[in-house]
Amino acid sequence: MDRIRIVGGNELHGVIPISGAKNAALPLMIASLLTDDTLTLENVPHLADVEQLIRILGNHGVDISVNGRRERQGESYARTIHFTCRNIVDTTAPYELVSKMRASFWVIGPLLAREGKARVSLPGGCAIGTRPVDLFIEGLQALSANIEIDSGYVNATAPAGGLIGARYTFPKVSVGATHVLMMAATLANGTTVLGNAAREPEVVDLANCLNAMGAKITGQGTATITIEGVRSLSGARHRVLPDRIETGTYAMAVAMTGGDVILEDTDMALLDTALEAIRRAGAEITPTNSGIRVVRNGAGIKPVDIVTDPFPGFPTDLQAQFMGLMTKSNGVSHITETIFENRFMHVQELARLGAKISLSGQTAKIEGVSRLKGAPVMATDLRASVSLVIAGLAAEGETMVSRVYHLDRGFERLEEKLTRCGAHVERVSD
Ligand SMILES: CC(=O)N[C@H]1[C@@H](OP(=O)(O)OP(=O)(O)OC[C@H]2O[C@@H](n3ccc(=O)[nH]c3=O)[C@H](O)[C@@H]2O)O[C@H](CO)[C@@H](O)[C@@H]1O
Ligand SMILES: C=C(OP(=O)(O)O)C(=O)O
Repeated sequence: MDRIRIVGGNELHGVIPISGAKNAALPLMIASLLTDDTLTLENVPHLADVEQLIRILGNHGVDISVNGRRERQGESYARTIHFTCRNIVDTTAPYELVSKMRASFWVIGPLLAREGKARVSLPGGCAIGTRPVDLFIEGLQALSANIEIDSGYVNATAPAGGLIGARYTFPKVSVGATHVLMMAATLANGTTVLGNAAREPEVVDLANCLNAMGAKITGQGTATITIEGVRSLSGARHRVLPDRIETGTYAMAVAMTGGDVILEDTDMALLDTALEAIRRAGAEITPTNSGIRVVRNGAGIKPVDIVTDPFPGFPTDLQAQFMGLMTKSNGVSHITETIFENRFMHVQELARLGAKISLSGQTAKIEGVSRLKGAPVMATDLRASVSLVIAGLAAEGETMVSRVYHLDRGFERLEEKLTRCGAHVERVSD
C-alpha cells in the first residue's frame, strides 16, 4: 500500500495548478444519466472517486470516452470526458459499487426521473459521521415517489406518468439531497420549489450544466431553487469549476510553511470565508489574473477561531487542514465543527507530531506549539489525511503518512504539485 514521505522544513515557492472540483465533477457526471445525448465535461480531475463513479455509471449503461479515446488509454490530467447514456441498461446500483463512495447514491435522482424506478444501495463514503439519507427520501417522496428500504437498498418508484413537481423545504441544509432533488425535478411534471437548499458553488455548477442541457432552473446559489420540469434534456459541454477545497488546502500549506505561491486556475470568490481566516492567521492573499497569490514571510502564525457552516460559511472540508495550520500558531485557537458529528479523527494523529489539542464536544482547543516533530501517522479520511501533510511540511524530520488511498480520493498529483514548489514529498510504494 502506498505511503507519503515528507521531510519538513522547506518553504513553498512557485505555482500550483488547481484541479477541477471533485465535488462538482461527481454530480455533473451523474447528470449524464438524465439524457440519451452526450454530456462532455472538461477539466475533470483524475481521482480515485472519479474512476469509481466511471465504473458505476458504466454499470447503468453510460458509454465513456476520454479526450476522444476510450477510458484508461492515456492522458490523465484535467481530462475532457464524454458521457453518453443512450439507454439505461440497469436501474440497480449495487452495494459492491455504492458502498465505496457516498456520492454514488446520488444516481437515485436521475434513474428515478428517467426510468421511473431505481434500486440503490445505502451509501458509504468518508467515516465522518452517521450520514443518513432521510432528506433524500423525504424529498423524493414529496415529488410523489414511492420509497421502501429493504435489505440495505432503497427501492424507489415514480407514479405511472413520472415524478410530480412539488414544494419541499429541507429541514437541514444538504448538498447531496439538493443535487438529487434538483436533478430529479428537471424531468418531473410541473414545477418544484426547493426551500433551504444548499448554496454551495458545486450546486450552482450543476444547475448551470443542467440548464445548458435544457433544464429550467432558477435561484441556484440562493436558498430557494425553482425547477420547471421539461420533457427531456439534451447533451451539453461544460467545464467543471475549480476545486475550492484544494485551493484552500494549498493556501493553508503556504501559510504553514511560509513562502510565495500562485494558485492557478482558481477563483477567490469560491472560498471567501476560508481565505479571510487564512489572512487573519497572517498570510497575504491577493488576486492574480489567473488565480490567487498566497504569501507569508517571517511573521508567525496567529491563532484564529473558526466555526464550520454551510456555504458561504467556513467549509467543513477545510476544517482538518485549518487545524493542521493552527497547531503551530503562537496562541490558543478554537475550531467548532457543526456539520459532521465525528470529524475530528485527525486530532490524535496530529498529536503524534507534537500538536496540543483537546476536545470538548464539537469544539477543539488548539494550543499552538513552536515546533512539530515528524512521526509515522495514519490517514483516517480524505481531508484528515491532507491535514497531516500540512503539519508534516512544517515538522522537523520525517513524517510518513500511511493509508494514502484516502488522499487519492480527492487530491490530484499532490506530491508533484508540492515538490515543484520546493517541498520534500514523495510517494513510497511497498
Ligand atoms: C461528494 C460531496 O459533494 N461531498 C460533500 C457533501 O457531502 P454530503 O452531500 O454527503 O453532505 P450533506 O450536505 O448532505 O450533509 C450535511 C449534514 O446533513 C446531514 N444529512 C444529510 C442528508 C440526509 O439525508 N440527512 C442528513 O441528516 C449529514 O449527516 C450532515 O450532518 O457536502 C458536505 C458538506 O459540505 C461535504 O463535507 C462533502 O465533501
Ligand atoms: C467528505 C468528503 O467526501 P464524501 O462526501 O464523498 O465522503 C469530502 O470531499 O471531504
